[in-house]
Amino acid sequence: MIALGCDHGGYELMQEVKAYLDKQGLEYQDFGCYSNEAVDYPVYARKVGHAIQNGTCDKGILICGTGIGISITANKMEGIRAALCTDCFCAEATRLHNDANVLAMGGRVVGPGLAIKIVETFLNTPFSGEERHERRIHLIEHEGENE
Ligand SMILES: O=C[C@H](O)[C@H](O)[C@H](O)COP(=O)(O)O
Repeated sequence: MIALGCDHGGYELMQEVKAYLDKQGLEYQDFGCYSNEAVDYPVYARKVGHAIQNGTCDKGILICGTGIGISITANKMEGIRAALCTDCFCAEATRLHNDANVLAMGGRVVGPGLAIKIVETFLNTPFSGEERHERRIHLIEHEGENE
């Protein structure tokens, strides 16, 4: 289950993302916002983060105007690894290396064609599981002994 969240700056692009997920038959839960009316992106970042933290969803997609504010907020939540992506290389690398569980994009930054490719890449790339990446992911939330 994929958790979706956006603000007014990401609303239009999120409709494209939802159309893509529908076409692929992928299940999602839409935590809003639900119109172009101005809202505050941290509210939606937290809704998506909580859905992942409580196990309702295993991945999330967040979109605001730039993708920056919404990813900053999500990354303050324990266990959330949100990756702001503007290209497919980063979308693939962040799954392989960081096991990112949230994709963030900017509705005022990427067009719908590229955004859908980024979503496709993010959702279809598994975590590599390599030891060095596991170790570094662990270090994101736990201090190392040699620091
Ligand atoms: O990082 C923040 C996001 O890009 C917001 O979508 C943006 O700040 C909203 O701006 P405004 O309220 O001017 O539409």
